[in-house]
Amino acid sequence: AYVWPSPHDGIEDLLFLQSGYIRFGSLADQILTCDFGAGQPGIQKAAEWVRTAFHDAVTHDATAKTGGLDASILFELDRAENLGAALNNTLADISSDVSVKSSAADLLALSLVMAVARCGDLRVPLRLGRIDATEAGPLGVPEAHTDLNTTKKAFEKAGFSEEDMITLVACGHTLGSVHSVDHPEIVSGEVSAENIAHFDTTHGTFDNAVITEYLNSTTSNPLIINTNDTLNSDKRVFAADGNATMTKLKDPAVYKAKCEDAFERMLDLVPASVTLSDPLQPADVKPYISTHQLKANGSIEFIGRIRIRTTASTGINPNDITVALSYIDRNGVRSNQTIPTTMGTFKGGSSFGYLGENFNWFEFSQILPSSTGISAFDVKLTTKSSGAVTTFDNGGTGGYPINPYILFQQRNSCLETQNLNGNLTIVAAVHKSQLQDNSAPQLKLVHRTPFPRSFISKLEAESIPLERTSAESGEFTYLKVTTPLEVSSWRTSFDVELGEGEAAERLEYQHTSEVHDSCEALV
Ligand code: HEM
Repeated sequence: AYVWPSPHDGIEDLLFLQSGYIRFGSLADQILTCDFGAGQPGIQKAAEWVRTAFHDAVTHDATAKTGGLDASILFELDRAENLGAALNNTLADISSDVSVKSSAADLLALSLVMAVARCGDLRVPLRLGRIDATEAGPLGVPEAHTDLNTTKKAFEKAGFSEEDMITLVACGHTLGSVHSVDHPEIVSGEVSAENIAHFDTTHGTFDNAVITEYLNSTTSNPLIINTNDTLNSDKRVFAADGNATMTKLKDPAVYKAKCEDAFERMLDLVPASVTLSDPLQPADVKPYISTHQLKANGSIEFIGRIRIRTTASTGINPNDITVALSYIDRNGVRSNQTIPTTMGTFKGGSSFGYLGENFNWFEFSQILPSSTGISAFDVKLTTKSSGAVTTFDNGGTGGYPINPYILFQQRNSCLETQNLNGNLTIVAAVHKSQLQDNSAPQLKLVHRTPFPRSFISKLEAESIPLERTSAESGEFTYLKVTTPLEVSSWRTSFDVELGEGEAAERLEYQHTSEVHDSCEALV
């Protein structure tokens, strides 16, 4: 069962909250339609995403259990086998979503899942937990001129049979095109961004026209009809087993199912060091805490939203429920008060995304006494018409946890964005019980440094001591640090840590996007 917070929360948001009231739609917007190319001639984003995942994954070594979908493509862009804008374009599309929680490799998997869902309603299970490579992997992506035997060996090395090879190529080459700017030897006519050759007559749909047109000899697939047979890789691959596989794929339902299966296995090619999660499912209840800080008057301000899954199959009617938080304070005592919520109503108050999932938002803004605070809460969902109450306790973990000892003081923190080397100031309110002499409070700030000639950033955490200030409020002391922050890291995350290792007290994964450009004075 889902437990919050999960390392996969960010990717779950990108997949399931594509539109509506609260949305994480920037990635999904790139493929609003299957043939969308953001106005760039000859570009089809959905096709680029599918091709990129293939080029990254296929250099997996199934015997040695190395390589695979690990975003090593980032270091392999100058190779002839990775010719074309598609690969770097895809990296640009995912770049702003790469974080310490969401690896570029997981985002490449996500982008294929989203692309084939948009283009052909395919359902490819999305497992997560991939780790990004830090250097290039081996060569080995087949090219148009690669002979059949070498091509088969490349797929075999990655763990694919001859039938898998034919299936994968037939599932990939239903979208997109060959570009004359990259392959003037394949696409006839002038070399221009607009001059491209599609694999089938329906490049904007994930369907098996690529198969039927091949089998009935009406194909204009540039990798089949080239006058230079050396460049006819699809012709060689499709005919490798005497058309047995292609004939099977003639049935659209078989094609879809086989493509889903082949893509799933392709995305799951990972090195031995990676353990993939179970396929991602939408969470039924998911909190989003936006503020947990001390106000100037010394009380705690606790603001956020609870997302409730209201897809028809849940049987939950958002207009027939109330949602409240039952909470435990810092001393482990359950409060006899609950925190009420109100359903968001802007844009109907709902969000939706992949698999037709629907969600509604229940918002709260509560003032709590700082002497007791909050350390965890359950979500109580009451059905108005029946009076039935369901309690969600975060998968039996004792509730949704809130660190009661370290508060991120958004109002006292700031990022000076007036000049390019502005300072970041982070203030945390720390409960005095946690401030022993050896607690060595640290800000663990993630720097985002773009890799050379790439859109993707290297993420490196810097530990910066947090200084105790003389400012106090009740049982809390304010800690503060001011540090220069380069512009590439303005949108980043940080942790506040007291003490070392297992015993450390941590406030994790806070965001600089929550602060203003001027700091409110301490108390
Ligand atoms: C024998 C193996 C393969 C060869 C030789 C091959 C070759 C090519 C070539 C030459 C292009 C044109 C690139 C350009 O001009 O931008 C291309 C595009 C493409 N390939 Fe493949 N490919 C192979 C397998 C695959 C597989 C297995 C997939 C997916 C699973 C795939 C997905 C795509 C897609 C979606 C495009 C279109 C990209 C776009 O429109 O930007 N290919 N391929």
